[in-house]
Amino acid sequence: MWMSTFARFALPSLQRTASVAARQALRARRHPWAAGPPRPSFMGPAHIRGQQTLGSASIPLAHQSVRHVRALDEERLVEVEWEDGGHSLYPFTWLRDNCQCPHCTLESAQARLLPLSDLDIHTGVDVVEVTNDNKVSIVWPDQHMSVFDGDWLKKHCFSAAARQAMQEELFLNERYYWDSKLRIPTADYQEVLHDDKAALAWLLALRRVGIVYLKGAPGEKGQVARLADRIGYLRLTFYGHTWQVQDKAMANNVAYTSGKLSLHTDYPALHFAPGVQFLHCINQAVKGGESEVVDGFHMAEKLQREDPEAFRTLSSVRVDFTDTGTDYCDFMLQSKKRIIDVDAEGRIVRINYNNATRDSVLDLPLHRVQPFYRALKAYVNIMNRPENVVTYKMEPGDIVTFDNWRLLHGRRSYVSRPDRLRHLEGAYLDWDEVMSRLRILRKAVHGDL
Ligand SMILES: C[N+](C)(C)CCCC(=O)O
Ligand SMILES: O=C(O)CCC(=O)C(=O)O
Ligand SMILES: [Fe+2]
Ligand SMILES: [Zn+2]
Repeated sequence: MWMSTFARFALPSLQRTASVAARQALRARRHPWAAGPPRPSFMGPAHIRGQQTLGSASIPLAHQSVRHVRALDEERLVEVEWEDGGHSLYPFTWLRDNCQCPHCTLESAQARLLPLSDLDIHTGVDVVEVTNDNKVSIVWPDQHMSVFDGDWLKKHCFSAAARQAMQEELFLNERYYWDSKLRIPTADYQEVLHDDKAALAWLLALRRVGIVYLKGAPGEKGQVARLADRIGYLRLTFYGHTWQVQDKAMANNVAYTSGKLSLHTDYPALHFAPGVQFLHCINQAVKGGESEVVDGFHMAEKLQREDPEAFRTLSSVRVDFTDTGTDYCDFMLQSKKRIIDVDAEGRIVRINYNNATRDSVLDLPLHRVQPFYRALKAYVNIMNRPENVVTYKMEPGDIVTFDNWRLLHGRRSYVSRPDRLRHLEGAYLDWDEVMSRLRILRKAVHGDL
């Protein structure tokens, strides 16, 4: 049942082969899985909006033969003409740098041997020709020979469209933005552990939607660690390899009380905050303890539209965060983070915000203090609107997995009863490890993508 759910979060195969123009037309409409009749394994009505700004879906897989090849000596480019009449251009320097021969590449590691000191960045080309097995061979002026596979060249084409497609294939940066109407993608815990297709669908949805719910886990500790093993390894922090969210005496963190947790990302006190979070419900409170989540990227985009001044402030001011205590060992953390972190192109890449660990140290000149509070309030007001928040109550055996760089999560206060202690076990992972597993699974399930 859940597999069909995930098919909607994994890119539809038609997008993989569609032309750029067709893909743009597709994106202009709503994603096919965001509309239509209710699907059982989602919660709430269907409505998910895709971010319109990101690039194409994937590299066209169609095999293409090399029809003709020539060296453009003036421009120092090799031009490949493909069977369908299309052309690709490759700089001499790049081709020499990426020679695949055993002298230049350690095949067993897929790593470059050729040192930059041996690379002549002004090299010419003596001979370039197509071999009969769809390869391009080049003889360099020093008589070194390189042979490049046609499919490999096609993938490495320098056109804007091909580069964008390659970046999307490698990093899956396309995101589907959502609000309260999201039906959280849901999968079976055991299937994710034992079936590669299920695991791939899980990680694809985690990447694109930012949250996936797993059901059917045993009601005892150790499950978040098993899930982390499925990927690679978990991220150790001062709160331990895994950590127990319970109402504790002398709590070293507000999470370890029965109080309300307003929407936050975990661990902004670390400069490199954990990318992914797992929370496994072992015991739930009878009263209270519901979970809330919002799409922090989507909310930041809304802020940018509604209040550009506030967005500018939150994406430029570096805020101090602090965390002091003892757990795995003693700690005294300080960090400075932008609450809305954007990259050089202005794209939102991370949200860093936990009001509990925001420092009383506010490193701003007096006249910038009030504007900062105004901006933060504007962002928090947007994320707290009922139309933006998804609420659910975890039951024993449920695991929520989410993008801690993107989502903000919270918890309603609960009534603590000594005979039925609310207990969640949590763990962190990082995106590099999750993406590594995702690429491996994609290769195993779909072949060389
Ligand atoms: C849940 N816990 C205690 C491991 C971390 C809470 C997040 C934070 O303090 O930023
Ligand atoms: O108790 C919960 O439901 C969430 C706990 C939480 O957000 C945390 O431990 O950081
Ligand atoms: Fe948290
Ligand atoms: Zn070589």
